[in-house]
Amino acid sequence: MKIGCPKEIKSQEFRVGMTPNAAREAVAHGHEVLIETQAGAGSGFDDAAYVDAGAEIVQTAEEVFARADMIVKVKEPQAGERKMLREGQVLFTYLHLAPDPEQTHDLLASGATCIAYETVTDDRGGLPLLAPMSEVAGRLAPQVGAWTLQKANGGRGVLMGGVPGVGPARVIVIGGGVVGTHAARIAAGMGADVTVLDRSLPRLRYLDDVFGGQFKNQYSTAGATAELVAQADMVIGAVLIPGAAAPKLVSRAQLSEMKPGAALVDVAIDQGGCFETSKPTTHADPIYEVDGIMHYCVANMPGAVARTSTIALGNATLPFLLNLADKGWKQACAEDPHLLNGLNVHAGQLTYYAVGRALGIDVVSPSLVIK
Ligand SMILES: NC(=O)C1=CN([C@@H]2O[C@H](COP(=O)(O)OP(=O)(O)OC[C@H]3O[C@@H](n4cnc5c(N)ncnc54)[C@H](O)[C@@H]3O)[C@@H](O)[C@H]2O)C=CC1
Ligand SMILES: CC(=O)C(=O)O
Ligand SMILES: [Mg+2]
Repeated sequence: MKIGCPKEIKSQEFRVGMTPNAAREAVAHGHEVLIETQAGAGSGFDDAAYVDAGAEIVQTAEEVFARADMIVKVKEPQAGERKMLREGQVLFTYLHLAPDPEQTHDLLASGATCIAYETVTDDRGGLPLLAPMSEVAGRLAPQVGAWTLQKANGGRGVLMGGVPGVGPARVIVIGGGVVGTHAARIAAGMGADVTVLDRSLPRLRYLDDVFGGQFKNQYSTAGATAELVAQADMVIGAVLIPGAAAPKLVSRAQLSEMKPGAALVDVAIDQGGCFETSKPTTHADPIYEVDGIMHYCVANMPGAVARTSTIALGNATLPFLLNLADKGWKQACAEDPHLLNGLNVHAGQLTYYAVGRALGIDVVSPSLVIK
């Protein structure tokens, strides 16, 4: 199979879909790998490293899309990239379709087969291709939140760990999954006073067992959330209902109850965001203010630490990528129900129920399209 990897074109996105090590393994499996020139540069991988791995460097994204049977990326295809997809081609990348009707309609119109990293599952109930970027975004969240809290950035002027004689920042993390746990660990490590909210009692039991000495946890109800958010210096949004639009857990009215200059970091923004006042921002212009509360809502946070993120993502995607290339998407999905859970779009049909519900589009069962 010909595997194509274009350079990412989303604003300030420096990750790349394949590392030279991934290219080397794909070539060893008998595949041809086409890498757009400079695709890896933002992650510290030059063209020569890909050539050394046996890949071919091509000069334009157009050529990558025209020649490849499967496109491997990081971010959801941008409008110009969507126009280059075609029937029979496989797209393997993050999609986040539930909050994005425009992209969904373009992918349906393209006729391509689109497998979303973020809905591939594993047999422990996890999301193995979302997890590495959730680990990165979770660890980044207190760091960017601390920056947002600085006075010059419009924040409250509170130091995470306080100092002797002055108490620490109060950090509330809503959602105690991968993002939330990593965010809470780092925030606690910075000396903040941290509470994690989650709807899952088994998850709260796990957090209590493992991290009970480092941060507190509480069951997530609207009442508990309102009370804690009103006392917070920083709120990190880290909820997920897989594939679906994020539930709105903090309303605009609640902002007036908060401390002026408090920071909201909405990591769940790629699924539409869990604060009513969230809207996606970019690394170039990451924060904005609503009713005196500072919002950070960058939808591709891991792009800020592209080298770490590219390698971490590549480690997770490689076995799935090889499986898709070796067997073809249909057989690979038929043999692996977890990969089949990644199938969101095939030949003009939507195949993921939570996206269909969010966008009011009819869904065809993925098990029918692999027959
Ligand atoms: N902005 C960015 O750059 C990035 C964003 N993300 C996003 O971060 C979000 C979280 O991802 P993960 O931590 O990997 O998901 P996860 O599935 O590991 O954790 C989500 C947690 O939210 C909890 N939850 C669901 N509804 C809740 C509610 N009403 N109140 C409290 N908790 C609730 C679940 O029980 C679960 O523990 C996703 O939307 C993901 O796409 C992930 C990586 C990068
Ligand atoms: C998960 C995701 O959307 C990202 O890493 O950008
Ligand atoms: Mg994202």
